[in-house]
Amino acid sequence: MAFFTHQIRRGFSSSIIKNGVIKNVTIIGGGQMGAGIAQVAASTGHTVTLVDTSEDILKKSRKGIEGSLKRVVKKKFADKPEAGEEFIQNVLQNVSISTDAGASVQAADLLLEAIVENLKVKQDLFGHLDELAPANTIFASNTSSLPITDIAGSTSRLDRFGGLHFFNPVPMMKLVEVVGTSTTSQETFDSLLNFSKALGKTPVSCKDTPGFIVNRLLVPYMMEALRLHERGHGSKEDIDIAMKLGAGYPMGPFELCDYVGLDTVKFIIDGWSAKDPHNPLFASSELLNKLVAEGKYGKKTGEGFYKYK
Ligand SMILES: CC(=O)CC(=O)SCCNC(=O)CCNC(=O)[C@H](O)C(C)(C)COP(=O)(O)OP(=O)(O)OC[C@H]1O[C@@H](n2cnc3c(N)ncnc32)[C@H](O)[C@@H]1OP(=O)(O)O
Ligand SMILES: NC(=O)C1=CN([C@@H]2O[C@H](COP(=O)(O)OP(=O)(O)OC[C@H]3O[C@@H](n4cnc5c(N)ncnc54)[C@H](O)[C@@H]3O)[C@@H](O)[C@H]2O)C=CC1
Repeated sequence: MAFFTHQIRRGFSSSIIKNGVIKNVTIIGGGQMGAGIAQVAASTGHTVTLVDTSEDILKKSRKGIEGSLKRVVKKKFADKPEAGEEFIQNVLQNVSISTDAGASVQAADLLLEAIVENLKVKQDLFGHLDELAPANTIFASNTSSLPITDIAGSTSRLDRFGGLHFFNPVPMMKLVEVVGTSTTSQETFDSLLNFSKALGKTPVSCKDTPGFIVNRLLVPYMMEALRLHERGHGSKEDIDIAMKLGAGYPMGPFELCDYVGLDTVKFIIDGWSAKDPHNPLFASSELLNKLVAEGKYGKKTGEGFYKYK
């Protein structure tokens, strides 16, 4: 049985979002976040099209979704393996993959972007898709750190644009930050909030401020751990152990940086530092810059602060 089809559901000539209820979701970016969101949306009965730049990347996304679903099923269907396998097949049936963003947005109630953390790249994508997507399709970004207002400015649908910020790993993390700008309509905000609930997540409402709630607190903490290490005040291993055993965090800050992706952490901190260069919380780290320059982005590339198989 084919797990995924490459076919776009062309039967729809335009999005048919009814009463603001999101059913068809197109996710642009099949990396760790996009694939995770696709998995959770498909698991909760949504129809998902996952878009990336190449078939190879999408094959990797598919493998990641299957692997994660197996972990979920192991627990959820512990004593019913056949029902677990059926669940996996049903979820996978809900996901199509495509390298054609323009075609895949035709039936979308929601277009959710999870590509690289770069304002210009996101603006180009949204500006382009704004011309192709049905007028009533809601646009949202999963950005970690960029102002939603700046991203939305590349489109003409300021009232139908918001932020939907998930956490990594998406299948495990319960929170979604729902972000409204000064122009996001109440209807759009409510649709995004209700969509988060339909995914089984707990949404919180955020203003469009840098890093929203979690990252505004978490990223300066992670960066301070790197600087503490650079000052020679602790090994990365000891700092990680200290924060896990002394503060109850599930991962230490170096492990977490590797988990998030060092490229993403650098994009976040460089972006904030450029806007507020004298804020010591946003100071850079040479060690981070060096690892990123070497292409060592953390878990996703097999090496960051630590090595992964
Ligand atoms: C940068 C941003 O913009 C915002 C962000 O996302 S910041 C990052 C936020 N995320 C965090 O802080 C993550 C912190 N880490 C954790 O919560 C945990 O370490 C973790 C959930 C990732 C893993 O948990 P763990 O106990 O360390 O490891 P592990 O035993 O492998 O996993 C625990 C359970 O989660 C499941 N799990 C972990 N990752 C999973 C995934 N991707 N898919 C499905 N299940 C997964 C495992 O199967 C396991 O299930 P059981 O308990 O049934 O065995
Ligand atoms: N990694 C994390 O912990 C979190 C990341 N985010 C945000 O989510 C976004 C994605 O992050 P990750 O999934 O970690 O990155 P990633 O590097 O794992 O994946 C990004 C994907 O986007 C694809 N892509 C890039 N440009 C594209 C384009 N124009 N069209 C289609 N696909 C394109 C890439 O090929 C790649 O597969 C970023 O904005 C990041 O800040 C948000 C929450 C947590």
